[in-house]
Amino acid sequence: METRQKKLFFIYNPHSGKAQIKNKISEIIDLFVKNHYEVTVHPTQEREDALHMVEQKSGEYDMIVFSGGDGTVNEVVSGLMKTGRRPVLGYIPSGTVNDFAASLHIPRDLRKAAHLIVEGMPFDCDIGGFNDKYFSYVAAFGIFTDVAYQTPQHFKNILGKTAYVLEGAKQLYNLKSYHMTVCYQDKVLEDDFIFGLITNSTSVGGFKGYRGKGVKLDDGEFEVSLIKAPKNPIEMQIIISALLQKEINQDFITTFRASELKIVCDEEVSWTLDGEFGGSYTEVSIQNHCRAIRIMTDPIKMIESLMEAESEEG
Ligand SMILES: Nc1ncnc2c1ncn2[C@@H]1O[C@H](COP(=O)(O)OP(=O)(O)OP(=O)(O)O)[C@@H](O)[C@H]1O
Repeated sequence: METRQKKLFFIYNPHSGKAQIKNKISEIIDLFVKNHYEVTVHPTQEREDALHMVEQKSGEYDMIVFSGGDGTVNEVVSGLMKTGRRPVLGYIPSGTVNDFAASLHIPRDLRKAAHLIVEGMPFDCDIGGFNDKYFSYVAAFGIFTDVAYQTPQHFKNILGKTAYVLEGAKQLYNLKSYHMTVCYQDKVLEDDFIFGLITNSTSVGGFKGYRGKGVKLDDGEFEVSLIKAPKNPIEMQIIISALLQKEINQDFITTFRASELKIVCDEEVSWTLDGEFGGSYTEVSIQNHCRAIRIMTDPIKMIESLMEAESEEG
């Protein structure tokens, strides 16, 4: 009996990163065909093309392989989240940042990443819902996030870099803060914050001594860090030192885990989602869609990082 050939949709951003993917397309398609896939290829034509293509076409395919940077990841994941049928994903990172790939141990080498798609194992990954949008690994507001989506930075050191930005801003009379009410579980926090980070990523810097530092990508929870507004230069210095040493100072830095949270502010706050501008809002509802997508990863590396996370949690 003849078995149906599996259908693979390959979508890539030809401009992402240094556009190296263009030189490897033929080799990558050949690999998929040799592994018995019928391949349809689509180079993205404009912003949000990946989002709409995935939303419209995902029902027709057994696998969606995509290549690009974190912006393309966000579009593919957002398109997929809007559909009922979600085929397994394969990712070939070709952007300048690729934090999502780092969290999932997907190699930066294009050829190795393509091999992982046909030889790896699917992993069920959490996805963040943010009002009517989605994020794959980070939503952030406040000081530094404006810089983050203008200049590619590795989020791994985001808290350390925030410290340097604060150091630079120390002399400024007015450090922008937001008066916010943050609701999660049965708790309500009301305070002035200068920075907030909601992550689903092992690639974002954690704090030493933060119980449950080990981050899992499929536990249905986000890691939330909020930095309060300093009232004077001494408080500013305490925050900078805490960030540089990655030690939590409970008076100024709040960290917790949550599967859902709501943040209300008396003015519009600009957010970044996966390192790109995500819009400005007075109210945001954020929820964790546990294990919402399946993506091909390296099973051994995923088990190693799970064990590491569990031993850190002790
Ligand atoms: N043909 C195209 N023309 C213009 N913009 C495009 C095109 N295809 C994709 N884009 C947009 O380019 C943006 C950036 O893409 P992507 O994240 O893939 O690459 P990058 O910016 O090089 O990588 P990184 O986000 O890791 O820095 C995305 O928002 C995407 O929608």
